[in-house]
Amino acid sequence: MNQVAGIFGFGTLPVKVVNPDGRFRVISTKPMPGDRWVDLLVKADCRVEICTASKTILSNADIIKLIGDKCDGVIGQLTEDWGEELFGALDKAGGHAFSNMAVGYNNVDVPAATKHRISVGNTPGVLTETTAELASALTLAAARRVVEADVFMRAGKYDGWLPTMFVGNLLKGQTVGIIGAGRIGTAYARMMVEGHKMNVIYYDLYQSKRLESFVSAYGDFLKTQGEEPVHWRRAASVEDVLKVAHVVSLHPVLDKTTFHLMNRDRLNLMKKDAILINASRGPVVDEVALVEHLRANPMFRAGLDVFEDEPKMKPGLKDLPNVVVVPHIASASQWTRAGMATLAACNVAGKLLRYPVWHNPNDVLPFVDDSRNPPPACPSIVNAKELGLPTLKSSL
Ligand SMILES: NC(=O)c1ccc[n+]([C@@H]2O[C@H](COP(=O)([O-])OP(=O)(O)OC[C@H]3O[C@@H](n4cnc5c(N)ncnc54)[C@H](O)[C@@H]3O)[C@@H](O)[C@H]2O)c1
Ligand SMILES: O=C(O)[C@H](O)CO
Repeated sequence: MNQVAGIFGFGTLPVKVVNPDGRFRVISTKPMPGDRWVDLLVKADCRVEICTASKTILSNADIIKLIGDKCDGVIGQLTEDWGEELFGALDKAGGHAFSNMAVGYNNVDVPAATKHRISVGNTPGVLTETTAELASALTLAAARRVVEADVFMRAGKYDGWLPTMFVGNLLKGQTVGIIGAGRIGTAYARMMVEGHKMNVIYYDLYQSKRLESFVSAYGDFLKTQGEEPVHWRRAASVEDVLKVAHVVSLHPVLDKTTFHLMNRDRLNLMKKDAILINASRGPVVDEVALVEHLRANPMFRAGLDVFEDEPKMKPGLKDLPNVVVVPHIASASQWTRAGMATLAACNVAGKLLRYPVWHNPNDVLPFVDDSRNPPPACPSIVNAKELGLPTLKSSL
């Protein structure tokens, strides 16, 4: 890591400063994995200030203190509330670049940022497979009751094999339902199709030709092996998916159209022994309704990475044996988290250096390839059009 100047305190918040003489002052509200993101900011002539406070979630008051009187850009986290108050403070401090270290940006009021002429970056692509893998892990854990069985073993209760012990669901040949077949939904569906020969039914506002052609091609391949082919169907409604799927995995963005997308009525449409997976955002599921449903249907199972009132769980959830819960770790692989930090840094540094915006946020690998310099572009700016930012046309 480049020239660390030391640890300073802003009020009560400790801050590590790197490259103190840098021209642009950039704050990261959290330490992030890897060194590359800091090196890239230093190379862009930034003084980097990393808040090292031990409290997990910073308040707006904390962040305003960090921004201070002069700040050019901020890398923030999904736990923070980036709205008028924070963008107003950043604007007042002369800042015009912000990036979430996440692909989801439901914690960001993008129109407020645009009003203050501040760019909003996010980090798509590097977490697609990692997040889909965790959704797959939750699916297998729920289907085969892995956590219940682990707890049973550790409690010293295993006194011999029984034909009826921890009987769960076979995935092979069953149907997986995807709500939100974007990058992650499609990657997860492919894992279920290829790994477990599941059929796919999906609901999305848009057609996923990539998913459809993959399942068709894989079905054709299975036929050449003398095996039963797999099939896909694009559903006309969420309800259509819920009625037929044995596993339903949620991967949409969180917005007005997906808030409580899974409610009591829709849960009741699902098969009694179905599995519901959520690695998108907590409020996509009405968690109180889910607790009631899990309680009333002991054969129904769920796997949750995200929660409606994160970091809290709704009352009763933690006591239910038919749910697997993990603390929002779906993107938590070393490579992915370091890649997210790099993309966030490039979003901020690129804006400060007046670089154009990358042409394809689904293809960001050139930015995270350690063996070469990243392209002179901001990898993904969600309000680029509104701010009239130019696009780098070629992929270099
Ligand atoms: N748990 C985690 O750690 C984790 C990690 C990464 C992403 N996520 C969440 O996953 C989301 C999806 O990420 P992505 O990279 O696949 O994004 P994406 O934009 O590629 O996919 C989102 C999909 O949701 C669809 N969609 C939007 N509104 C819908 C609706 N009303 N009904 C059905 N589908 C709808 C979109 O058309 C799109 O295809 C992110 O926004 C984020 O909130 C969570
Ligand atoms: O949206 C995201 O990127 C996740 O929730 C954290 O990786």
